[in-house]
Amino acid sequence: MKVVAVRDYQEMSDLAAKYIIQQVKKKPSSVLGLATGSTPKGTYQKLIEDAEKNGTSYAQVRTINLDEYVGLGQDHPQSYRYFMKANLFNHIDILKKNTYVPNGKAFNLDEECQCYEQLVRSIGVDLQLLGIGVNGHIGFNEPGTPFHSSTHIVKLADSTRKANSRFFETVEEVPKSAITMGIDSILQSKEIVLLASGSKKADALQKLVSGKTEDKFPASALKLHPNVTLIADYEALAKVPQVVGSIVEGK
Ligand SMILES: N[C@@H]1[C@@H](O)[C@H](O)[C@@H](COP(=O)(O)O)O[C@@H]1O
Repeated sequence: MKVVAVRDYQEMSDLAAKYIIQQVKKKPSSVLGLATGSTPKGTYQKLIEDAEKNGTSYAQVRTINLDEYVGLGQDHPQSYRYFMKANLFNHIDILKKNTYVPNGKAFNLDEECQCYEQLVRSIGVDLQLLGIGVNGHIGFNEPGTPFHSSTHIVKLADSTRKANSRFFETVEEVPKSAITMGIDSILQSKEIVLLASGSKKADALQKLVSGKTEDKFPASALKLHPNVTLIADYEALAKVPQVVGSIVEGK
């Protein structure tokens, strides 16, 4: 795993956007794997600014998102489909029909998982953007999820519901389950860019860099992939001294 240390959230967002823009310029019909949460918001903002300023086009791009809450439809402000529309899709020239997010309101959730997995495998993600949960989850793959997992329904950990309750009125409103691409689904991507910012991610990055590769810590599966770049700021890397010592500056 290549580690790129940057000063702060802004630099992380700038650099992640550069990776994506470069990918789209190199291959206009790229398939981008996208994530939600606070971490990639700044990256999406940079993509919007770049599209406005430099005319980068997403007309041929397809996107596939990692996950969605079970029970939240696309008009629910906390659904991930809504998030993607509000933070990216509505502001660039991507065609809505080329954007995929699991349907959290599917009548048959098992069928939805199977179809989504088929989509992931047939579409072939070129570049996957990822965030990391405080407990090391990627997508919504909670600790204990097998590395060979494909798209599935997951019961959310209490810590995840608590962490995500900042977006809801109360923790009770946070859905109890979600559909997520599995760890193996994520590892199918040709390239992965993992983002982390802020001191609350410091323990997770310490475990990622220095800990074992085991399903107790889902993000450790990324060490099995040949092309992963971690872009993290100093606060997030505070407990990874050996990496901070060999910093590759983002700018
Ligand atoms: N399902 C998402 C993850 O994809 C995300 O990486 C994580 C971290 O969120 P944040 O970026 O807000 O810290 O939270 C959620 O649970």
